[in-house]
Amino acid sequence: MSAVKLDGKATAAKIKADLTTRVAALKERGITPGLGTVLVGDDPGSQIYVAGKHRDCAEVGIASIRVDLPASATQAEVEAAIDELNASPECTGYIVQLPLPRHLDAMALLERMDPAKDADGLHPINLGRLVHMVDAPLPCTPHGIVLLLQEYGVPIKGAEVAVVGRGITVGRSLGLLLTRRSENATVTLCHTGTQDLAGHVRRADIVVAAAGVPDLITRDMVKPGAAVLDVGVSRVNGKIAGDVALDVAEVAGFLTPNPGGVGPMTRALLLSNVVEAAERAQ
Ligand SMILES: Nc1nc(=O)c2c([nH]1)NC[C@@H]1CN(c3ccc(C(=O)N[C@@H](CCC(=O)O)C(=O)O)cc3)C=[N+]21
Repeated sequence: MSAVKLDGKATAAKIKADLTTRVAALKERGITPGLGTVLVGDDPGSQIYVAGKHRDCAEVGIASIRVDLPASATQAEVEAAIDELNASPECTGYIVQLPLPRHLDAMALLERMDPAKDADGLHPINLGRLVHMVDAPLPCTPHGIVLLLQEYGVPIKGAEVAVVGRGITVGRSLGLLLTRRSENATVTLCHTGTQDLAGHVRRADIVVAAAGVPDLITRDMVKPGAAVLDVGVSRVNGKIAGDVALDVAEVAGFLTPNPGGVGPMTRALLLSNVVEAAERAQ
């Protein structure tokens, strides 16, 4: 048996086609959505991601504003960049690329952002809205995962989901998203303190691996026919290594390629948050 490919690249292309139309409609009304990025330091991985986001913007007609600061930037300097984007009418949404250098207080910076311009959906106000289950920009990776499952008709309602990893950007937020009434999944949030990871994963109809540990999810842990989504982006010898071992494809019913799975969906949903913010603001 070989798993159906959950093609994030193709699904992201569809989302981007829809966004291109909406951006054109906004422009006719004199509104140009603009994504800002704040990048601190010169981590090569982060440079690549940020460059990719600006390329995506160009593809759908979104303007982009790039703020690059040295690794030595002070808290006050990053705050000044945030204040400027909050005030800039050209910037309808922006992100502060994570992780930030350790000497910076990331939480204080996130809180300083205008929640209405939060393209990542990671502002504490917007995460709080997600907890309260009221409308807010959604975290991009979790939202992308839900749309990818829906695109391939993988049932979410009533499904047992094992989310592996409790990080804010993926695991914890995805747990909140999937347990809303509209999704109605049952979520087990696994983490480094989980006693029997294999036992939890084995029961799952949907497995989301977002731990950042290469090959954490092995073939013997996956229920035959389950949908498996690989969020891992570790680098091993310069190549991207996912959290899911390759031979999981032999037992899973659905599987994301990596690259080409969750990553492109994350980027498409970032653009979507920028366009929605611009639509709300008009
Ligand atoms: N504030 C903030 N928001 C983020 O969304 C954010 C962040 N910080 N910090 C870093 C992580 C990582 N991340 C990725 C997004 C897309 C791909 C992606 O599209 N990857 C391609 C492969 C790209 C390659 O080959 O390097 C793929 O999966 O097909 C990867 C990684 C967003 N992040």
